[in-house]
Amino acid sequence: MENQTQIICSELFQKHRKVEVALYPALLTWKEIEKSRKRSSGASEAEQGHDIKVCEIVAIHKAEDEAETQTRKHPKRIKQHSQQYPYAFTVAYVRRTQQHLWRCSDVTFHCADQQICDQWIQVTNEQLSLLTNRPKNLLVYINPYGGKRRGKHIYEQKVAPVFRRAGIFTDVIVTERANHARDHLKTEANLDDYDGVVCVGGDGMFSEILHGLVTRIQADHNVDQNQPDAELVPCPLRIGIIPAGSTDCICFATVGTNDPVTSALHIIVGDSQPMDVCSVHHNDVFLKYSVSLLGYGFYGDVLTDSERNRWLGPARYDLSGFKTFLCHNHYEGTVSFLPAEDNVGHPRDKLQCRSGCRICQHKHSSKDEHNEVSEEKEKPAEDGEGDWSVIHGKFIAINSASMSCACPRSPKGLSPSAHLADGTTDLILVRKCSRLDFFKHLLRHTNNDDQFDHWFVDVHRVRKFRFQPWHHELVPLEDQSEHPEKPDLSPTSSLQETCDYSTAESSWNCDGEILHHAAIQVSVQCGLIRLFARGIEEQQDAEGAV
Ligand SMILES: CCCCCCCCCCCCC/C=C/[C@@H](O)[C@H](COP(=O)(O)O)NC(=O)CCCCC
Ligand SMILES: Nc1ncnc2c1ncn2[C@@H]1O[C@H](COP(=O)(O)OP(=O)(O)O)[C@@H](O)[C@H]1O
Ligand SMILES: [Ca+2]
Repeated sequence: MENQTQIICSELFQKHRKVEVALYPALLTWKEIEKSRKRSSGASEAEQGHDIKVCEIVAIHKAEDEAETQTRKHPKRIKQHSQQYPYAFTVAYVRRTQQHLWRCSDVTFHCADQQICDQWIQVTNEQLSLLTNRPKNLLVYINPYGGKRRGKHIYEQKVAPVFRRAGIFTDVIVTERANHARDHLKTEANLDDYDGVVCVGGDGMFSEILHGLVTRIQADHNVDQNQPDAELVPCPLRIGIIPAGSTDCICFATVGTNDPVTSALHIIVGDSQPMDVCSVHHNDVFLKYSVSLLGYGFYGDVLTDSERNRWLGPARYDLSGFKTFLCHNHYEGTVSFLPAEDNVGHPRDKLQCRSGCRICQHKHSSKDEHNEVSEEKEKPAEDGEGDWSVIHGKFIAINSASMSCACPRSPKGLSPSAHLADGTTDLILVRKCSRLDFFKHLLRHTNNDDQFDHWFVDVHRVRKFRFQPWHHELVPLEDQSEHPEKPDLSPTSSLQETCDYSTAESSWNCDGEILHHAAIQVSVQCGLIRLFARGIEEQQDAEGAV
């Protein structure tokens, strides 16, 4: 056995085959000794061996019970073997399966010498302890009420055992009411005790954690959230999402799948993904933060209606989506926006944000330089507001997607090329059109066709925007016949008899929470928070090639 500066190499046994196992500073490898001899006589690449990055090792431990279990299964043959090689250690590591799913796999190595076994465990643990980005202490909030109400079960059955294996300490709080997690983070939690916060729930629950953490950090640094232009202080704690909600779009768009074990593994290996946060104000009063969808009109109406049918679980969105589609409302108002610079691309450039995205990285490395430029550009011109564009119109939907908003309902999302941390949001304006046209637009969210390629859809990459609904006198629907001079009252619907909306305004769907003001100002804060995620990885083939 060699042991020079953390490189160790031994001949061990794995499933009764002799293997050469080596640990380099960043890699654990093993290959069958017979196979490697065969290789010189033409064995395939796949037979050559296994490589695991040390940063994707979950844990290493003595495999005390393994020999016993094997002996019970194959008494004769194994008994002989385990007497010869009684010492064993198991390495738990991340194994990629299909569609961005990760699993925790085990490989057990046997040896004849206890010292060798102990040394492998010690040296591997030393390497793992150098990975300082891994969390050791986590504060976990479980919403027992989200999605199919399986949050607690999912955490206890699928996540807690993997955390335990990785030696992570957790404090777990099962929420007892809406905003319990937010309030606890804002005022009570001792954040210094933790390396991260874990949210077990959907996008609405994530929104609670986001608000609790960001508000707490601003309060600790005396930053006034009511100032729309305040430079917010980034959040030092990362957030992990264990999907247990109805849409789980934030998890899907940052990991590529909604799977609790995959998310738990991204937390364990200490992934870090910065994420843009939109701050939303009304008349210079802070309302909410948003990281995924801010949707007025269609998605606001779907959300409002769906809250009445929460008992249906995730299916409530399908029912409300269908009803809202039939209503075919549109809303009048003025959208003003500050376009992003050209170097962050365009919503239709088909450059999708993926793990290690160059556009997001460039944004972070050039953040200071960029801020100087943008402040310059943003100075209001003498005659008004410089670079702002203004659009007045009648809209079926106004959507701001700060990330792709991919989810199982729409695997490429509302804005497939939106970036997680580029400091911009994609503003999608869907103008009044026929029901059939709107259906075609919606349908394109579920296939490969371009949902922006319609005469009634405009999309802009922006850093800030405002919306002002068109103000007019409200007239009850039954009185409309008495006001022929105002035939165009919003919401306008050719199926008005099937709808009971009686206000002229819609609401904003803010990451699955309803906002109570229609007139809003939105500003993107570049990479304000970090998740335990790495963005969606490029698909790899069986041999690991991209
Ligand atoms: C003809 C078929 C048309 C299908 C069109 C589907 C388009 C779906 C786009 C969905 C974008 C979702 C953006 C994410 C929103 C979530 O924040 C929010 C709350 O999630 P959660 O707390 O986990 O429940 N979900 C929604 O607002 C649901 C929108 C569903 C629209 C049908
Ligand atoms: N214990 C609780 N009881 C009731 N509501 C809760 C509780 N904990 C959190 N909530 C609220 O439940 C709402 C939905 O949560 P979420 O986890 O996003 O599920 P879903 O994806 O099904 O909407 C959020 O608004 C959150 O504030
Ligand atoms: Ca963005």
